[in-house]
Amino acid sequence: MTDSSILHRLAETIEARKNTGSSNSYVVKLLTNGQDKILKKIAEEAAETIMASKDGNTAHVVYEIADLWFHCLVLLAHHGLKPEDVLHELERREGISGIEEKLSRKTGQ
Ligand SMILES: N=c1c2ncn([C@@H]3O[C@H](COP(=O)(O)OP(=O)(O)OP(=O)(O)O)[C@@H](O)[C@H]3O)c2ncn1[C@@H]1O[C@H](COP(=O)(O)O)[C@@H](O)[C@H]1O
Repeated sequence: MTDSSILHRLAETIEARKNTGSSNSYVVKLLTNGQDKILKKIAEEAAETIMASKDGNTAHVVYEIADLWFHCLVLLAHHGLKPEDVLHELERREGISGIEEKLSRKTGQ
């Protein structure tokens, strides 16, 4: 069974790429081209996810979300963050209804 450990292994690979200058590495290329290139890829992959979803092509949705998650991991690494930081935030939100949370923001409670 596949579990979230691939996120951690991938984040470790991305982190290790920071210390190599390998010209064969797509991750090195992204990290050295700077934040704007990473953000552009995230926007592209998000748009491609939307199109796949509108087409009702579920295999394509999975493929595009994998691209999106991968580029989000590169963005996290750019900021010195790890998947754990996002997973902890999701854990913190666990059980808090989105509707209640939005309401509490509006009423300041
Ligand atoms: N999971 C991924 C992964 N997902 C997507 N991609 C790349 O992300 C890019 C997606 O962009 P597009 O589909 O728009 O392709 P493109 O038009 O060629 O991209 P651009 O020229 O616009 O940058 C492609 O080049 C994919 O190969 C990935 N590249 C790498 N990984 C992982 O990262 C590891 C390290 O990669 P390297 O640093 O390249 O060794 C790999 O072993 C994989 O585990």
